[in-house]
Amino acid sequence: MSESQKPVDTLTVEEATRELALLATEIAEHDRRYHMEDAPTITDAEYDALRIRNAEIEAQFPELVRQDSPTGSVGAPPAEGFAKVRHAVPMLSLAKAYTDQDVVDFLERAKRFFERDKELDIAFTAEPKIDGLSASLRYENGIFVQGATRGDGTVGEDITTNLKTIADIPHKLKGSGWPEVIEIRGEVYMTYAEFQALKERSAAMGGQDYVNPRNTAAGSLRQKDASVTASRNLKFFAYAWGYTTEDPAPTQFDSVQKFAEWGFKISPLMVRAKSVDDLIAQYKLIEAQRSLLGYDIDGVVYKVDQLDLQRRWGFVTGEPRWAVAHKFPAEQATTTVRQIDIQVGRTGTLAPVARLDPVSVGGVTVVNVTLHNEDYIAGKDSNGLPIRDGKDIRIGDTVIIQRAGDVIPQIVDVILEKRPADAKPYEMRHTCPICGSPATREINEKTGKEDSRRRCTGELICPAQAVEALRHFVSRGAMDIEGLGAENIDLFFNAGLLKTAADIFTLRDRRAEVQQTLFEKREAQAQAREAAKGTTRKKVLSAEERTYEGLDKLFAAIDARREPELDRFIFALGIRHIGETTAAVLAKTFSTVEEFIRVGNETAAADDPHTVFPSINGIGDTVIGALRDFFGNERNDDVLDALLQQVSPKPYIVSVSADSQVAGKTIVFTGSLEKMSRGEAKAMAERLGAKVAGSVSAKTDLVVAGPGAGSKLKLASELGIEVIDEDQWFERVAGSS
Ligand SMILES: NC(=O)c1ccc[n+]([C@@H]2O[C@H](COP(=O)([O-])OP(=O)(O)OC[C@H]3O[C@@H](n4cnc5c(N)ncnc54)[C@H](O)[C@@H]3O)[C@@H](O)[C@H]2O)c1
Ligand SMILES: [Zn+2]
Repeated sequence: MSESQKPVDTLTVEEATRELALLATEIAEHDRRYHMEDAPTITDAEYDALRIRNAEIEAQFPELVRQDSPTGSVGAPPAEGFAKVRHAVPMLSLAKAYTDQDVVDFLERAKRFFERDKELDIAFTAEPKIDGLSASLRYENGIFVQGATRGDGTVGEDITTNLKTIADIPHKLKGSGWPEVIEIRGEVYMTYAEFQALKERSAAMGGQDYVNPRNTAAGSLRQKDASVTASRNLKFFAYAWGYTTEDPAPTQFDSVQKFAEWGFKISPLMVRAKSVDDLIAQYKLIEAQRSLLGYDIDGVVYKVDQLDLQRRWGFVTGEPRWAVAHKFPAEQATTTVRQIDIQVGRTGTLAPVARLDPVSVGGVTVVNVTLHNEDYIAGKDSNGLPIRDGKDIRIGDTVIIQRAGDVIPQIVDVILEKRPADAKPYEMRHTCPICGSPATREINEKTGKEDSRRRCTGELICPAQAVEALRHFVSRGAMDIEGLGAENIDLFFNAGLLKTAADIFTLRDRRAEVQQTLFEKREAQAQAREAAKGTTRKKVLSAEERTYEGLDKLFAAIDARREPELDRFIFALGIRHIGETTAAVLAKTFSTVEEFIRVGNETAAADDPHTVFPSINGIGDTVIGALRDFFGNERNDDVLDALLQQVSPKPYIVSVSADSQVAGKTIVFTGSLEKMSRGEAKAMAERLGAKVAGSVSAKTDLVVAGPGAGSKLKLASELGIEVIDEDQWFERVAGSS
């Protein structure tokens, strides 16, 4: 890459001469790698920047333009090993537009050129610029006789046999009315799906890695062995033509429509437009669809529609004057990994993040990129086996970042040639950077595999997880504290009023602070409302007005939960893998909180937890492992102790009333219940001796349906099962619960 990035107008003649020489060599080298080896070593944006720099210096110093100037050169000469094909009409490159202003300029140029034709209303086509490689297909009397690459624009490579393996390329033209001889031109490309499949096939066989669909398409097409090409499932869009004995139609647009009649695929996104606004609107539309197309495009090409106007306007070296490629912002850029930080998610997952030298990608400045987990960073799993898309990323590495569409930025490649000599493999820490608790990789019970991500085991004490843990604690299925929703939890947490769940029960003792916090929030909201209306709020509330009426209600709601049901309490602790159902099973098994804690602690201390933990239907190693982690962490014990100073969970007493109306029945709850939570409904039914099922079947006795009940309700009526609503449910069980 050229080091000197002095503004062009400050270059001395010597500097300009030297830089032009360097750029000529450099660009030729990249052309060779890209066009002949299908293996570029820099991104397209970097390559384009070299060409732009070259053009700028040439414009400033026209007398220094070299004999071998890259300006106006196209591609690279045909590679050895292919027969050469001389194009009857050269295959050119396209002028580029990077900004809307460049498009305005293009239309201005057209207007100026055709100035004398006052009446002329010039139309243009706008069509996606497919990112593949161009090919020229010669048809004589409707039969495909020869196909070639662009090469250096004048002489290309004969790849007829390879092109014949592409399903989108007809061996014989369909329909009628085609010229006696015509060279159809278009783009050979590879879809993402095919690219991904090829990568996977290759990885499974320990084969090479493929970097991007464009270079893979090029490599697949320029094979000595056509059966390799055939296996790659390449595609082709027709959008232009070279030599022809007769124009397909008077316009670009209609000509391309003809190609479709003759059996070619054409882009469905091509339109005709007249104004800059309409062209740019189409550009935006195509850009918005970019990530959904399933193949790469890198811009939108505008072409003068009428062929007679194209001919009048003509060419400059290497490019038609009547067309321009409006490029999308580059989706790839090169930068350096400066640091790897660990972020702790709300659920305790440790997520490594690479801190980058800021770089603009896809129109956005990127400074961070997620590295997912330690296996991804190492490029292999803990058994040393290579993993899909793993990279071996090290601090100091030069990497290629990609940001396509709405997709979050990712590292697509590490440039090993640029790795610092002292770069060491990254070592993942085994403790939480926030709270210092051990961070472990769990074994997934179903797959038997180790989780790729580490998780902080300090559930209750980890500040990174605290807000989430608190929100969970007060949520409906858990402690269900009215008036203390997620919003207030966040508020109190940020104000330092809450650290752990136990603090909720001492809020009453800090009444003044709670009140002040709520007051400040209300005040801020009121001001925001005023600001939105354009007025300012001057009046400060008096002390009486500051009294937060809801406060007593809130404290009462909290106090009302000082004796929670044991299953709710266990669930509220937010222990991993312990959902409402499992919490109920544990509560039923251990009956009291003391017993639950005793068994939990012993399970954590035992060498083999199975010697301590009873065998319970529905509770496997995942839950036992989670309990061990939880009770094995001393700080969780502290939090639990503090909590039990405040609350006394009720012993879980299984008293099934066998004489209730629903005893022995199988019940399904469906729709949204308004008077009780799902967990409550289930617990109530079970207390009354009923069984609760998740889906309706012939065995179902009763369906309790709330509003919005769908397929289950339908099925129940088909099966003739009794359906009642929530009110009827309460009537029916009244007196028995
Ligand atoms: N990374 C590298 O080292 C490196 C090296 C050389 C070239 N390149 C890249 O290759 C490209 C340079 O090639 P170029 O000068 O031919 O420019 P170009 O590829 O940007 O534009 C011309 C080409 O666009 C294609 N095209 C796609 N859809 C089209 C349509 N609807 N109508 C007309 N043409 C369409 C044709 O193949 C045509 O040859 C640039 O994108 C450049 O970044 C990269
Ligand atoms: Zn932690």
